[in-house]
Amino acid sequence: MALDSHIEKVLWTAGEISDRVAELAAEITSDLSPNSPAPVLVGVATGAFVFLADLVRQIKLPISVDFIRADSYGAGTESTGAPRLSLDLKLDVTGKHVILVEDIVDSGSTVASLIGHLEKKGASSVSVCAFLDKPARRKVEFRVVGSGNYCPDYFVVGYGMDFAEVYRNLPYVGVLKPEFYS
Ligand SMILES: O=P(O)(O)OC[C@H]1O[C@H](OP(=O)(O)OP(=O)(O)O)[C@H](O)[C@@H]1O
Ligand code: HPA
Ligand SMILES: [Mg+2]
Repeated sequence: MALDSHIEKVLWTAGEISDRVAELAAEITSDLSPNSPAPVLVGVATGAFVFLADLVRQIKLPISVDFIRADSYGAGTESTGAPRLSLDLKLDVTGKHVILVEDIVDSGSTVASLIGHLEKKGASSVSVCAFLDKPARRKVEFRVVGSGNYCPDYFVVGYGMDFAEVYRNLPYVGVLKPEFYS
């Protein structure tokens, strides 16, 4: 059965996503000073891989890219509340400005724990650029800076986001038909 037929509704089309990503990249570019050291954009694997790839190609100043991985959803739709760091940075971020790139901030536990981790590693500052922000589910108080879009209280898939490791390759963000959330 074709992947599209699993989707109940589309919340952001590929076109809407690409317009918003261009705006976010322009904001990041204008916030950076051309004379300061290149910031490190750290994508939170796996979910951020598509957004990170789109975002970095629209930033018009020197930057570095790295990945970190924290998992807390497994095959379900609820956070365990205790993200497990399973891949650390390759780059040394001591004294660097880090921009943590997330597909979605939901309970807030992933970014909260990663900000602490990056600060301990010596980053001079850490900001967060998330494509989606779902404040209805927030458990760890955290204000998303540079947030792409307000996400209503659905478990969404596509544009890097999965349910049980499937649907990341959808070029849009949507909600599954109920029979596929099991
Ligand atoms: O705000 P939170 O409640 O912490 O949720 C957000 C995090 O959850 C997802 O990752 P997940 O742990 O599912 O791993 P994945 O990126 O490999 O899908 C998503 O990619 C974010 O990193
Ligand atoms: O709504 C979501 N979809 C996919 N992954 C997620 N991780 C946290 N929230 C979500
Ligand atoms: Mg996930």
